[in-house]
Amino acid sequence: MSSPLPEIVVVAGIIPDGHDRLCLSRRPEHKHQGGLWEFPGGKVEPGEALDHALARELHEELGLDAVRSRPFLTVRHRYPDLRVTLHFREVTAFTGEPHGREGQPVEWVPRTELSARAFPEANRPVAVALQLPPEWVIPPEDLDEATVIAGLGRLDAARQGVYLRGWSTHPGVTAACRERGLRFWVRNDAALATREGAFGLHLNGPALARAAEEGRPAFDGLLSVACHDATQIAQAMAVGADMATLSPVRATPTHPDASPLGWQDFQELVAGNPLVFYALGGVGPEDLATAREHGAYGVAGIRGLWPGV
Ligand SMILES: Nc1nc2c([nH]c(=O)n2[C@@H]2O[C@H](COP(=O)(O)OP(=O)(O)OP(=O)(O)O)[C@@H](O)[C@H]2O)c(=O)[nH]1
Repeated sequence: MSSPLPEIVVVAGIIPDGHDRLCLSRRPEHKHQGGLWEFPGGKVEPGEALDHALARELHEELGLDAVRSRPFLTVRHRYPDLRVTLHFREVTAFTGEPHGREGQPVEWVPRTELSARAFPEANRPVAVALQLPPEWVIPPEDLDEATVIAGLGRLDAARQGVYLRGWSTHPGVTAACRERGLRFWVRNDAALATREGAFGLHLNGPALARAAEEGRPAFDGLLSVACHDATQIAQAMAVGADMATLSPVRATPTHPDASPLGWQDFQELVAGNPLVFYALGGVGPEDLATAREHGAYGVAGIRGLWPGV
């Protein structure tokens, strides 16, 4: 019988410079995943807190002192020779100018150029998350079109994306998203999403089940799916989804019959799946830190996120 794969826990820093660039370093050729670009970091020592481990690694490798960091995304990945749990943390305050103290190349890379760099396979969900807003706003469907368009005008395009749901088929609403530079997702219809220049296509439960039978819809942007349980998460992986909503975290008036997951079950369901998850159902921007602690990248919702409801 073969011996079990070695398992390591790693912490890595997403370090922005305030000019939309991130700090990357290149792994030495002789190391695991050698020659590829990485977010600087290294192994967590037994019993060590993640923020402490990150500060220690960044000091050792880059001469950079991380003053504050917060959870960004956790990824579990199985390489042929190694199992790794990677805790990516966003460094929100630091001192010092990073340089390769171990001789490794270190660069500030514009976010828009990240896709041109080769990263280890485990980093795929991070590459997706870095394109995504932390808040995913769903306009209410009981408003008139003019009110929805006015509400879209109050969103912050850097922080908020829009899932148009029932508004997907309203050209005035999609045009307003484009004019305001908002990343928007269209419901179920790949051809419509392509025509409208949507950032993403979102499949609801029945459309996800269909895609699981028929294959990934023909759409070049991000594929998002709605999940409520482990079966749908497995379907999401099978269709090659990039992101997923998982709901309901809490009880909501929109779906009064659904029983809430709570943060504990949410965390257990998302753990180990290489998808970017949004917590949906009774949550708002004030829950973002809790959502990240439980494995979500962002928060999604109607009432908790729409401006002016
Ligand atoms: N730091 C970092 N490691 C990553 C990333 N992506 C990824 O798959 N890894 C993997 O996580 C592991 C990091 O461990 P490491 O060996 O660099 O840790 P370390 O700095 O303590 O190295 P050492 O103690 O072996 O010198 C490697 O297997 C590496 O391939 C990433 O973005 N950043």
